[in-house]
Amino acid sequence: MYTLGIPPYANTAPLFYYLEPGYGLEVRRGVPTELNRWLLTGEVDLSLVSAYFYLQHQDRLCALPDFSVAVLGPVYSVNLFHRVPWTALRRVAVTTESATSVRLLEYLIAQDGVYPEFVREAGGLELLETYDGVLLIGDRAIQAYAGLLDAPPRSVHHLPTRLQGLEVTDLSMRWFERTRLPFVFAVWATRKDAPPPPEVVDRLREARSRGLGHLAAIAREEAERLGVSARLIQHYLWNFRYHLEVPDRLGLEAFARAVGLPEPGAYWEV
Ligand SMILES: C=C(O[C@@H]1C=C(C(=O)O)C=C[C@H]1O)C(=O)O
Repeated sequence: MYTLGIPPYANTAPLFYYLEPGYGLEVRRGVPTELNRWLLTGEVDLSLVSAYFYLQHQDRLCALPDFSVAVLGPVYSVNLFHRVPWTALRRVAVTTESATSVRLLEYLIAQDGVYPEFVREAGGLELLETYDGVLLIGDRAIQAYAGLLDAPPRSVHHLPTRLQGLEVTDLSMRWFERTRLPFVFAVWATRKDAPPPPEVVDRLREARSRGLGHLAAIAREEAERLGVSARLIQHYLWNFRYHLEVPDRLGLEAFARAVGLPEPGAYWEV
């Protein structure tokens, strides 16, 4: 049996909605920090992994050449919700689900000479009762933000970053403001000693192609699951870059340099 690692987030729904397990393929779901670990221990064979984790473990991992969860500009689901200005942050709760977004926050805020205490805590906006800010990703971030909106936004240029007494900083947008590059949150990787079977990769490509061709239907289902507007989720999903194209690779290389890790070497030729 060949095991795929898949996170539970809406942003991966277009990739896996049409993936039919079976024929020797099974799926194991976990949040990125779990998938990262399982890929190294062998509990999954091919998995979406945090880009930061991949960069840290290039001695043991190799990435597929054309898979990513990347964004140029705002991502809408990697948000720092904060009660005090960015430069006044002293204690920040960070999600236990992610590796990349935590390291990205550390990097971006250090660039401004600010060095808060980061505490990994599971939870949501209630953490703002004891912290200056809270970093949320994925579905929880989308639900938290949508829950602060009084009404569906008229356009993408009507998405407030200050609401209900909070500031919301989109980390992918801040990266774009400083680099003009996409940010790669995740890639697909296997252990170097276990190349991905071409037929599995082609099934993943076919599932992605079908998913991107049915974005409205997938957005409706994910919106209902999350309890937010379908129009908001459709734009959210449309906004992702899933193919690790050259601009995304440039963004990944820039992030590697920013955090002092080796730039990605070879990708699997599959
Ligand atoms: C942008 C997102 O993508 C996710 C973020 C990841 C991370 O930060 O490690 C890993 C997988 C992605 O699906 C998100 O969940 O908001």
